[in-house]
Amino acid sequence: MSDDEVDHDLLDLLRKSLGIGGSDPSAPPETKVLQDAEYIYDNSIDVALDMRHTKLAAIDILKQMQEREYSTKTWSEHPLHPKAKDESTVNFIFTMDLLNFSFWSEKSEEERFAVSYKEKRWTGYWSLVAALQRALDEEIPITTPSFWVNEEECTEEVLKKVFRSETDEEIPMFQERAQCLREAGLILEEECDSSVATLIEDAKGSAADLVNLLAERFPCFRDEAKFEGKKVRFLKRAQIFVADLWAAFEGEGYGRFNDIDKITMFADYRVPQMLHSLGCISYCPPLESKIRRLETIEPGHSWELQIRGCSIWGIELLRREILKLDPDANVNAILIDFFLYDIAKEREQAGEEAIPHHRTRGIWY
Ligand SMILES: Nc1nc2c(c(CN[C@H]3C=C[C@H](O)[C@@H]3O)cn2[C@@H]2O[C@H](COP(=O)(O)O)[C@@H](O)[C@H]2O)c(=O)[nH]1
Repeated sequence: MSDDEVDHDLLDLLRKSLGIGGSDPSAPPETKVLQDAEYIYDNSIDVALDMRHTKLAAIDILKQMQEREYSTKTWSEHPLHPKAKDESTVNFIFTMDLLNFSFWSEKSEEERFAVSYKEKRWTGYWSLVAALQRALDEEIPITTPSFWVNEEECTEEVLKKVFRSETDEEIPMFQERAQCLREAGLILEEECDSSVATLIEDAKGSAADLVNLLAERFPCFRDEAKFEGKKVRFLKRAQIFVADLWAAFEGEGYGRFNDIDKITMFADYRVPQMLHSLGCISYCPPLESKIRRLETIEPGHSWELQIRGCSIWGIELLRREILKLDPDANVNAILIDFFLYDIAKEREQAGEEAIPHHRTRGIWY
Protein backbone atom coordinates (compact mmCIF):
# COMPACT_ATOMS: atom_id res chain seq x y z
CA MET A 1 0.00 0.00 0.00
CA SER A 2 1.56 3.31 -1.04
CA ASP A 3 1.75 6.19 1.39
CA ASP A 4 -0.93 8.03 -0.58
CA GLU A 5 -3.44 5.27 0.10
CA VAL A 6 -2.78 5.24 3.84
CA ASP A 7 -5.73 6.92 5.52
CA HIS A 8 -3.80 9.12 7.94
CA ASP A 9 -7.01 10.26 9.62
CA LEU A 10 -7.93 6.64 10.39
CA LEU A 11 -4.41 6.01 11.72
CA ASP A 12 -4.71 9.09 13.93
CA LEU A 13 -8.06 7.85 15.24
CA LEU A 14 -6.61 4.40 15.97
CA ARG A 15 -3.61 5.87 17.74
CA LYS A 16 -5.86 8.14 19.81
CA SER A 17 -8.23 5.27 20.74
CA LEU A 18 -5.23 3.10 21.71
CA GLY A 19 -3.75 6.06 23.57
CA ILE A 20 -0.47 5.84 21.63
CA GLY A 21 1.30 8.48 19.54
CA GLY A 22 -1.42 10.32 17.63
CA SER A 23 -1.46 13.99 16.75
CA ASP A 24 0.23 16.01 19.47
CA PRO A 25 -2.62 17.72 21.44
CA SER A 26 -0.40 20.77 21.98
CA ALA A 27 0.19 21.14 18.21
CA PRO A 28 -1.55 24.20 16.72
CA PRO A 29 -4.92 23.31 15.10
CA GLU A 30 -4.81 22.73 11.32
CA THR A 31 -7.63 22.29 8.78
CA LYS A 32 -5.35 20.48 6.23
CA VAL A 33 -7.09 22.35 3.39
CA LEU A 34 -3.91 24.07 2.17
CA GLN A 35 -1.79 20.89 2.29
CA ASP A 36 -4.53 19.00 0.42
CA ALA A 37 -4.65 21.80 -2.17
CA GLU A 38 -0.89 21.51 -2.69
CA TYR A 39 -1.26 17.73 -3.05
CA ILE A 40 -3.95 18.21 -5.70
CA TYR A 41 -1.81 20.80 -7.52
CA ASP A 42 1.23 18.47 -7.47
CA ASN A 43 -0.92 15.69 -8.97
CA SER A 44 -2.96 17.72 -11.46
CA ILE A 45 -2.46 17.05 -15.18
CA ASP A 46 -5.52 18.89 -16.55
CA VAL A 47 -5.17 22.16 -14.63
CA ALA A 48 -1.97 24.21 -14.36
CA LEU A 49 -0.79 27.37 -12.63
CA ASP A 50 1.41 29.96 -14.32
CA MET A 51 4.04 31.68 -12.18
CA ARG A 52 4.79 34.48 -14.69
CA HIS A 53 1.15 35.60 -14.72
CA THR A 54 0.94 35.09 -10.95
CA LYS A 55 3.87 37.50 -10.44
CA LEU A 56 2.29 40.04 -12.81
CA ALA A 57 -1.11 39.68 -11.12
CA ALA A 58 0.49 40.18 -7.70
CA ILE A 59 1.79 43.61 -8.78
CA ASP A 60 -1.61 44.68 -10.12
CA ILE A 61 -3.68 43.26 -7.23
CA LEU A 62 -1.43 44.79 -4.55
CA LYS A 63 -1.67 48.19 -6.28
CA GLN A 64 -5.47 48.01 -6.61
CA MET A 65 -6.02 46.77 -3.05
CA GLN A 66 -3.88 49.61 -1.70
CA GLU A 67 -5.62 52.22 -3.91
CA ARG A 68 -9.01 50.98 -2.70
CA GLU A 69 -7.76 50.64 0.89
CA TYR A 70 -9.26 47.16 0.69
CA SER A 71 -9.60 45.72 4.20
CA THR A 72 -12.01 43.94 6.51
CA LYS A 73 -13.95 47.25 6.60
CA THR A 74 -14.92 46.71 2.95
CA TRP A 75 -17.15 43.80 3.96
CA SER A 76 -19.65 45.96 5.88
CA GLU A 77 -19.61 48.61 3.14
CA HIS A 78 -21.51 46.28 0.81
CA PRO A 79 -25.09 47.68 0.87
CA LEU A 80 -26.74 44.34 1.75
CA HIS A 81 -24.29 43.07 4.37
CA PRO A 82 -25.41 43.51 8.00
CA LYS A 83 -23.70 46.37 9.90
CA ALA A 84 -24.57 45.65 13.55
CA LYS A 85 -21.61 44.33 15.53
CA ASP A 86 -23.77 41.98 17.58
CA GLU A 87 -25.26 38.49 17.73
CA SER A 88 -27.89 39.30 15.07
CA THR A 89 -25.02 39.60 12.56
CA VAL A 90 -23.50 36.32 13.81
CA ASN A 91 -26.82 34.59 13.10
CA PHE A 92 -27.18 36.36 9.75
CA ILE A 93 -23.72 35.22 8.61
CA PHE A 94 -24.26 31.65 9.79
CA THR A 95 -27.57 31.43 7.91
CA MET A 96 -26.01 33.05 4.83
CA ASP A 97 -23.02 30.71 4.72
CA LEU A 98 -25.19 27.66 5.41
CA LEU A 99 -26.90 28.49 2.08
CA ASN A 100 -24.04 30.16 0.20
CA PHE A 101 -23.88 27.79 -2.78
CA SER A 102 -24.87 27.06 -6.35
CA PHE A 103 -26.67 30.18 -7.56
CA TRP A 104 -25.76 29.71 -11.20
CA SER A 105 -28.60 29.22 -13.67
CA GLU A 106 -29.02 27.66 -17.14
CA LYS A 107 -31.47 30.48 -17.94
CA SER A 108 -30.79 33.90 -19.45
CA GLU A 109 -30.03 36.96 -17.29
CA GLU A 110 -33.67 38.03 -17.64
CA GLU A 111 -35.18 34.62 -16.78
CA ARG A 112 -32.83 33.44 -14.02
CA PHE A 113 -33.81 33.38 -10.32
CA ALA A 114 -33.70 36.97 -9.03
CA VAL A 115 -34.73 38.78 -5.82
CA SER A 116 -36.11 42.30 -5.87
CA TYR A 117 -35.10 44.25 -2.77
CA LYS A 118 -34.63 47.98 -2.06
CA GLU A 119 -35.60 48.83 -5.66
CA LYS A 120 -32.84 46.65 -7.10
CA ARG A 121 -32.79 43.20 -8.74
CA TRP A 122 -30.25 40.90 -7.16
CA THR A 123 -28.87 37.66 -8.62
CA GLY A 124 -26.20 35.14 -7.59
CA TYR A 125 -24.78 35.38 -4.08
CA TRP A 126 -26.44 38.78 -3.59
CA SER A 127 -29.88 37.27 -4.27
CA LEU A 128 -29.39 35.14 -1.16
CA VAL A 129 -28.34 38.10 0.99
CA ALA A 130 -31.26 40.15 -0.35
CA ALA A 131 -33.74 37.33 0.33
CA LEU A 132 -32.58 37.06 3.95
CA GLN A 133 -32.75 40.85 4.48
CA ARG A 134 -36.20 40.97 2.86
CA ALA A 135 -37.47 38.15 5.13
CA LEU A 136 -36.23 39.98 8.23
CA ASP A 137 -37.98 43.16 7.02
CA GLU A 138 -41.14 41.02 6.67
CA GLU A 139 -40.74 39.84 10.30
CA ILE A 140 -39.82 36.28 9.29
CA PRO A 141 -37.08 35.19 11.77
CA ILE A 142 -35.15 33.36 9.02
CA THR A 143 -31.77 33.83 10.78
CA THR A 144 -32.94 32.30 14.08
CA PRO A 145 -31.87 28.63 14.39
CA SER A 146 -34.79 27.66 16.67
CA PHE A 147 -37.16 28.89 13.91
CA TRP A 148 -35.69 26.40 11.42
CA VAL A 149 -36.75 23.43 13.58
CA ASN A 150 -40.23 24.77 14.33
CA GLU A 151 -42.32 22.76 11.87
CA GLU A 152 -45.52 24.72 12.60
CA GLU A 153 -43.94 28.10 11.82
CA CYS A 154 -41.08 27.31 9.45
CA THR A 155 -43.18 25.57 6.81
CA GLU A 156 -42.21 24.92 3.21
CA GLU A 157 -44.67 27.65 2.26
CA VAL A 158 -42.86 30.20 4.47
CA LEU A 159 -39.48 29.19 3.00
CA LYS A 160 -40.92 29.50 -0.53
CA LYS A 161 -41.96 33.05 0.41
CA VAL A 162 -38.49 33.84 1.79
CA PHE A 163 -36.84 32.69 -1.46
CA ARG A 164 -39.55 33.90 -3.86
CA SER A 165 -38.24 35.03 -7.23
CA GLU A 166 -38.99 37.98 -9.51
CA THR A 167 -38.96 35.44 -12.34
CA ASP A 168 -40.48 31.99 -12.99
CA GLU A 169 -37.27 30.26 -11.93
CA GLU A 170 -37.13 29.30 -8.25
CA ILE A 171 -33.86 29.44 -6.30
CA PRO A 172 -31.60 26.55 -7.39
CA MET A 173 -31.60 23.56 -4.98
CA PHE A 174 -34.49 24.87 -2.86
CA GLN A 175 -35.05 21.48 -1.20
CA GLU A 176 -31.37 21.09 -0.34
CA ARG A 177 -31.37 24.57 1.20
CA ALA A 178 -34.42 23.74 3.34
CA GLN A 179 -32.68 20.53 4.41
CA CYS A 180 -29.50 22.44 5.37
CA LEU A 181 -31.54 24.77 7.60
CA ARG A 182 -33.43 21.92 9.29
CA GLU A 183 -30.31 19.81 9.84
CA ALA A 184 -28.27 22.71 11.17
CA GLY A 185 -31.15 23.83 13.39
CA LEU A 186 -31.40 20.37 14.99
CA ILE A 187 -27.64 20.08 15.53
CA LEU A 188 -27.42 23.58 17.02
CA GLU A 189 -30.36 22.74 19.30
CA GLU A 190 -28.70 19.50 20.46
CA GLU A 191 -25.14 20.79 20.84
CA CYS A 192 -25.19 24.56 21.39
CA ASP A 193 -28.64 25.34 22.88
CA SER A 194 -29.54 26.76 19.43
CA SER A 195 -26.88 29.43 19.75
CA VAL A 196 -24.32 30.10 17.02
CA ALA A 197 -22.47 32.32 19.49
CA THR A 198 -21.95 29.25 21.70
CA LEU A 199 -20.59 27.31 18.72
CA ILE A 200 -18.07 30.11 18.09
CA GLU A 201 -17.08 30.16 21.77
CA ASP A 202 -16.42 26.38 21.59
CA ALA A 203 -13.53 27.14 19.16
CA LYS A 204 -11.81 29.28 21.82
CA GLY A 205 -10.56 31.92 19.36
CA SER A 206 -9.11 29.51 16.79
CA ALA A 207 -10.28 29.91 13.20
CA ALA A 208 -8.93 26.46 12.28
CA ASP A 209 -10.74 24.84 15.21
CA LEU A 210 -14.01 26.57 14.31
CA VAL A 211 -13.69 25.28 10.72
CA ASN A 212 -12.95 21.77 12.03
CA LEU A 213 -15.87 21.97 14.51
CA LEU A 214 -18.27 22.89 11.68
CA ALA A 215 -16.99 20.02 9.50
CA GLU A 216 -17.18 17.57 12.40
CA ARG A 217 -20.65 18.48 13.71
CA PHE A 218 -22.51 19.53 10.52
CA PRO A 219 -22.58 17.13 7.52
CA CYS A 220 -23.69 20.03 5.30
CA PHE A 221 -20.38 21.82 6.01
CA ARG A 222 -18.27 18.68 5.44
CA ASP A 223 -16.93 19.67 2.00
CA GLU A 224 -14.48 16.81 1.32
CA ALA A 225 -13.78 14.48 -1.63
CA LYS A 226 -11.56 11.63 -2.84
CA PHE A 227 -8.79 12.70 -5.21
CA GLU A 228 -6.68 9.88 -6.69
CA GLY A 229 -7.82 7.69 -3.78
CA LYS A 230 -6.85 10.22 -1.08
CA LYS A 231 -9.36 12.14 1.06
CA VAL A 232 -9.01 15.90 0.44
CA ARG A 233 -10.70 18.77 2.27
CA PHE A 234 -11.96 22.03 0.72
CA LEU A 235 -14.33 23.13 3.54
CA LYS A 236 -15.35 26.16 1.48
CA ARG A 237 -18.51 27.23 3.36
CA ALA A 238 -17.03 26.47 6.79
CA GLN A 239 -14.04 28.66 5.93
CA ILE A 240 -16.03 31.51 4.38
CA PHE A 241 -18.26 31.55 7.49
CA VAL A 242 -15.17 32.18 9.66
CA ALA A 243 -13.85 34.72 7.15
CA ASP A 244 -17.18 36.59 6.96
CA LEU A 245 -17.28 36.75 10.78
CA TRP A 246 -13.68 38.02 10.93
CA ALA A 247 -14.39 40.68 8.27
CA ALA A 248 -17.82 41.74 9.56
CA PHE A 249 -16.48 42.23 13.11
CA GLU A 250 -13.13 43.60 11.86
CA GLY A 251 -11.17 41.05 13.83
CA GLU A 252 -12.84 41.92 17.15
CA GLY A 253 -15.55 40.34 19.32
CA TYR A 254 -17.17 37.39 17.51
CA GLY A 255 -14.65 37.96 14.70
CA ARG A 256 -11.55 37.69 16.87
CA PHE A 257 -9.28 34.77 15.89
CA ASN A 258 -5.62 34.13 16.84
CA ASP A 259 -4.90 32.11 13.67
CA ILE A 260 -7.05 33.75 10.97
CA ASP A 261 -4.24 33.36 8.40
CA LYS A 262 -4.86 29.59 8.51
CA ILE A 263 -7.97 30.25 6.38
CA THR A 264 -7.44 29.65 2.65
CA MET A 265 -9.17 30.87 -0.50
CA PHE A 266 -12.79 29.63 -0.82
CA ALA A 267 -13.03 27.04 -3.60
CA ASP A 268 -16.15 28.35 -5.34
CA TYR A 269 -16.96 28.78 -9.07
CA ARG A 270 -16.31 32.54 -9.39
CA VAL A 271 -12.69 33.04 -8.24
CA PRO A 272 -11.27 30.24 -10.47
CA GLN A 273 -12.84 32.12 -13.40
CA MET A 274 -11.03 35.29 -12.28
CA LEU A 275 -7.74 33.42 -11.91
CA HIS A 276 -8.19 32.23 -15.50
CA SER A 277 -8.80 35.81 -16.70
CA LEU A 278 -5.54 36.81 -14.98
CA GLY A 279 -3.70 33.98 -16.75
CA CYS A 280 -2.81 32.41 -13.39
CA ILE A 281 -4.69 29.19 -14.05
CA SER A 282 -5.15 27.25 -17.30
CA TYR A 283 -7.13 24.18 -18.36
CA CYS A 284 -6.25 21.36 -20.79
CA PRO A 285 -8.09 21.74 -24.13
CA PRO A 286 -10.85 19.14 -23.46
CA LEU A 287 -11.61 20.69 -20.07
CA GLU A 288 -11.52 24.25 -21.40
CA SER A 289 -13.90 23.40 -24.26
CA LYS A 290 -16.27 21.63 -21.83
CA ILE A 291 -16.37 24.80 -19.71
CA ARG A 292 -16.82 27.04 -22.75
CA ARG A 293 -19.69 24.81 -23.95
CA LEU A 294 -21.36 25.37 -20.52
CA GLU A 295 -21.46 21.62 -19.97
CA THR A 296 -21.80 20.44 -16.36
CA ILE A 297 -18.94 18.66 -14.60
CA GLU A 298 -20.10 16.00 -12.15
CA PRO A 299 -19.40 16.64 -8.45
CA GLY A 300 -16.29 14.71 -7.40
CA HIS A 301 -14.97 14.45 -10.99
CA SER A 302 -11.18 14.81 -11.09
CA TRP A 303 -11.54 17.93 -13.23
CA GLU A 304 -13.71 19.60 -10.59
CA LEU A 305 -11.27 18.70 -7.81
CA GLN A 306 -8.27 19.92 -9.84
CA ILE A 307 -9.99 23.27 -10.48
CA ARG A 308 -10.83 23.66 -6.77
CA GLY A 309 -7.45 22.49 -5.41
CA CYS A 310 -5.34 24.44 -7.91
CA SER A 311 -7.38 27.59 -7.22
CA ILE A 312 -6.68 27.34 -3.49
CA TRP A 313 -2.98 26.74 -4.18
CA GLY A 314 -2.94 29.50 -6.82
CA ILE A 315 -4.17 32.07 -4.30
CA GLU A 316 -1.49 30.89 -1.85
CA LEU A 317 1.20 31.50 -4.52
CA LEU A 318 -0.35 34.90 -5.28
CA ARG A 319 -0.30 35.74 -1.56
CA ARG A 320 3.41 34.84 -1.33
CA GLU A 321 4.25 36.99 -4.39
CA ILE A 322 2.33 39.95 -2.94
CA LEU A 323 4.22 39.68 0.36
CA LYS A 324 7.54 39.50 -1.56
CA LEU A 325 6.60 42.85 -3.14
CA ASP A 326 5.54 44.36 0.17
CA PRO A 327 6.25 42.34 3.35
CA ASP A 328 4.13 44.81 5.35
CA ALA A 329 1.06 44.54 3.07
CA ASN A 330 -2.04 43.90 5.15
CA VAL A 331 -3.04 40.99 2.92
CA ASN A 332 -4.04 37.36 3.54
CA ALA A 333 -5.78 34.70 1.45
CA ILE A 334 -9.18 35.90 2.67
CA LEU A 335 -8.76 39.51 1.53
CA ILE A 336 -7.21 38.46 -1.80
CA ASP A 337 -10.12 36.09 -2.34
CA PHE A 338 -12.80 38.63 -1.36
CA PHE A 339 -11.11 41.21 -3.62
CA LEU A 340 -11.00 38.83 -6.62
CA TYR A 341 -14.65 37.90 -6.14
CA ASP A 342 -15.66 41.57 -6.07
CA ILE A 343 -13.50 42.37 -9.13
CA ALA A 344 -14.97 39.37 -10.99
CA LYS A 345 -18.47 40.73 -10.33
CA GLU A 346 -17.48 44.27 -11.38
CA ARG A 347 -16.04 42.91 -14.64
CA GLU A 348 -19.15 40.78 -15.24
CA GLN A 349 -21.33 43.87 -14.58
CA ALA A 350 -19.24 45.84 -17.09
CA GLY A 351 -19.81 43.11 -19.68
CA GLU A 352 -16.11 42.24 -19.89
CA GLU A 353 -15.20 39.03 -21.74
CA ALA A 354 -14.24 36.07 -19.54
CA ILE A 355 -14.23 32.30 -19.77
CA PRO A 356 -17.52 30.98 -18.30
CA HIS A 357 -17.26 29.68 -14.74
CA HIS A 358 -17.35 25.89 -14.44
CA ARG A 359 -20.73 24.30 -13.81
CA THR A 360 -20.94 21.75 -11.02
CA ARG A 361 -24.24 21.59 -9.14
CA GLY A 362 -23.96 20.89 -5.40
CA ILE A 363 -24.29 22.22 -1.88
CA TRP A 364 -20.56 22.75 -1.29
CA TYR A 365 -20.08 26.04 -3.19
N1 LIG B 1 -14.32 32.53 -3.25
C1 LIG B 1 -15.39 33.29 -2.97
N2 LIG B 1 -16.60 32.84 -3.31
C2 LIG B 1 -17.66 33.64 -3.03
C3 LIG B 1 -17.55 34.88 -2.42
C4 LIG B 1 -18.87 35.38 -2.31
C5 LIG B 1 -19.30 36.72 -1.76
N3 LIG B 1 -18.49 37.12 -0.62
C6 LIG B 1 -18.69 38.50 -0.22
C7 LIG B 1 -18.03 38.74 1.07
C8 LIG B 1 -16.89 39.43 0.90
C9 LIG B 1 -16.64 39.69 -0.50
O1 LIG B 1 -16.23 41.03 -0.67
C10 LIG B 1 -17.97 39.44 -1.19
O2 LIG B 1 -18.68 40.64 -1.25
C11 LIG B 1 -19.73 34.43 -2.86
N4 LIG B 1 -18.97 33.41 -3.27
C12 LIG B 1 -19.32 32.20 -4.00
O3 LIG B 1 -19.35 32.59 -5.38
C13 LIG B 1 -20.43 31.90 -6.02
C14 LIG B 1 -21.49 32.92 -6.32
O4 LIG B 1 -21.07 33.65 -7.44
P1 LIG B 1 -22.21 34.52 -8.17
O5 LIG B 1 -23.30 33.50 -8.60
O6 LIG B 1 -21.49 35.17 -9.31
O7 LIG B 1 -22.73 35.50 -7.14
C15 LIG B 1 -20.94 30.88 -5.03
O8 LIG B 1 -20.13 29.72 -5.09
C16 LIG B 1 -20.66 31.61 -3.72
O9 LIG B 1 -20.58 30.71 -2.62
C17 LIG B 1 -16.27 35.34 -2.06
O10 LIG B 1 -16.06 36.44 -1.50
N5 LIG B 1 -15.23 34.50 -2.36
